[in-house]
Amino acid sequence: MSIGVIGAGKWGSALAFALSEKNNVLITSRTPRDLDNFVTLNEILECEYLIITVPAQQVAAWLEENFVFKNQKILVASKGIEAKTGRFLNEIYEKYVPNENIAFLSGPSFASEVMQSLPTALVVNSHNKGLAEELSALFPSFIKTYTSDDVIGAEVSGAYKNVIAIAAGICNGLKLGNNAAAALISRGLVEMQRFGLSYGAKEESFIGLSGAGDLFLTASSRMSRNFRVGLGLAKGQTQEEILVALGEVAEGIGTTYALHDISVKHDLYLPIAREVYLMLEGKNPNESLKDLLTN
Ligand SMILES: NC(=O)C1=CN([C@@H]2O[C@H](COP(=O)(O)OP(=O)(O)OC[C@H]3O[C@@H](n4cnc5c(N)ncnc54)[C@H](OP(=O)(O)O)[C@@H]3O)[C@@H](O)[C@H]2O)C=CC1
Ligand SMILES: O=C(CO)COP(=O)(O)O
Repeated sequence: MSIGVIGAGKWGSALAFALSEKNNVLITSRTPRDLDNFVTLNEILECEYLIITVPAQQVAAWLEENFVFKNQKILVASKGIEAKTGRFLNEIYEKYVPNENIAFLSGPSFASEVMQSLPTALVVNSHNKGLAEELSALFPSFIKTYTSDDVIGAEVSGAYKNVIAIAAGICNGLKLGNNAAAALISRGLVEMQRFGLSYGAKEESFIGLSGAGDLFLTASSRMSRNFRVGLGLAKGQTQEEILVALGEVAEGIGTTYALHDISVKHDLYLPIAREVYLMLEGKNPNESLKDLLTN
């Protein structure tokens, strides 16, 4: 069984490590790495299974320039909504991969904990039930897998929780307390569920691993890059300063811009996403959190 992982950043490396317990795993990335199983993209494209971790804001260009469909079975492990167009990942991929060959990974999963083989639970989401089951069987024993056909619910959850995590990081950085954080996170869950339902997502995805599970993880820990973006904003740092210090992807930023455009276009009420957008554009975080948390 050959699995090819695309993207040797934090998540691609952790998934390659985890999947190698039961399978032969190869990996490739834009920037070459000195790893025994590192191969060229052409070799990866010959694998039966592909795990793709290219970030949401870059993946459309990456697919256009690099991807060749050879009937591979694909698991998309990135989380985010494209800022330029407001497209979900499944909409970006549909031009390149038929529905029956693609699945989307969701659930609470810090790469660094997967790298230590700590117990983790994930959901494989696909319109093709057989594919979801086949892909979930590839995971090692320390990762408990579930399957679902709610692709849009998984996508909205995985993308939106990063935006709420930025807000939670700001709340923490401003030392507004545990009550405020719980209020923000639970209102965030309601907001992302309302948004998802308007796209046809299933309610159950938001109270399960993909929604509440990933939101609670990301919005309550400094291990989250998006939470740390919030800490930086609370300190008055600019987006550029925060991203340089982070040195890794924080999908919540692009997703916030996507949600802002979608909410304007479709006249949607997304209060937390709106305040995160305004803070990224320079609004004082104290003012934003006051507007969100007080009468
Ligand atoms: N880290 C985590 O705990 C989790 C991350 N995710 C999601 O996985 C995705 C990747 O995150 P993560 O690996 O952590 O991020 P990192 O910042 O660690 O790595 C980014 C990865 O994206 C690649 N990349 C960046 N820009 C391009 C581009 N223009 N073309 C091709 N490849 C590019 C990088 O390649 P290179 O380094 O070779 O240049 C690298 O492999 C994100 O959507 C994230 O939300 C999901 C669950 C958990
Ligand atoms: O998606 C994640 C955990 O499930 C990772 O979150 P961050 O990108 O905020 O670190």
